[in-house]
Amino acid sequence: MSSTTLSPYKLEFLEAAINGGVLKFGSFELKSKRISPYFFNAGDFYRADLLRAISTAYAKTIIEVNESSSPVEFDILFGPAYKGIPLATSTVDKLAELKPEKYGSVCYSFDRKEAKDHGEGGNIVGAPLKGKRVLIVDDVVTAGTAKREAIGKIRYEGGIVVGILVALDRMEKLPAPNGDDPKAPMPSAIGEIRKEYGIPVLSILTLNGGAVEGKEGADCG
Ligand SMILES: O=P(O)(O)OC[C@H]1O[C@H](OP(=O)(O)OP(=O)(O)O)[C@H](O)[C@@H]1O
Ligand SMILES: O=C(O)c1cc(=O)[nH]c(=O)[nH]1
Repeated sequence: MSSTTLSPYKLEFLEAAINGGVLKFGSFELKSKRISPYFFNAGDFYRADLLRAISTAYAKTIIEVNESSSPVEFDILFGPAYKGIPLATSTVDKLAELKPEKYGSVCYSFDRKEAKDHGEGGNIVGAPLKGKRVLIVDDVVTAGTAKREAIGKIRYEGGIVVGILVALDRMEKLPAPNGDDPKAPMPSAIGEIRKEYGIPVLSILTLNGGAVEGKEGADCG
């Protein structure tokens, strides 16, 4: 990825991810069991300035897409538990700040990993999804399991999934059926979601490797 071609807000987001230790380089085991030379831990956007950098980048990406010839109009941003939750909620706030006339009344919603059996109950927190256009906001796609689960939950509640926005497109391929041969001609994980559900899958950044130094997590205070 060449940083010289990035728009300023994407560059700021990339710098925050690297300087905040969110994007790390080394050897990491992914959910798919694949070993990756980098890892994007959205849980590390825990400091105010870092959270603001990512919510701004999501919000500006959404605004850009919705001013293009292929808009993705939505009523609710949905953040899959757990790491998607602060991403969706902070992005709704940022959208309302940047474009109050268009986004002042968009809503957020997220799921519980385990249904609650007392109080208000259920496994969705936030705006009711029934009949609403829902854009999923999350960190990355590896094999696509988390996004498929989120789509299932949203549809079960009667919501209409109109798209997915991730922070980083890792450009992952689906795991090969007989062990993980990186040279096996497997289809793209994001491409399969696009095809299967007929929805756009967008990203702030596309990362296909690169020699960038990572850092440890951010200091608070
Ligand atoms: O495309 P996949 O194969 O699903 O892998 C990627 C997802 O896995 C992780 O979330 P996880 O489901 O572990 O939940 P978390 O937010 O609680 O970490 C990660 O945050 C991604 O969203
Ligand atoms: O595949 C994963 O588990 C994964 C990859 C990544 O970059 N970030 C993350 O939180 N999970």
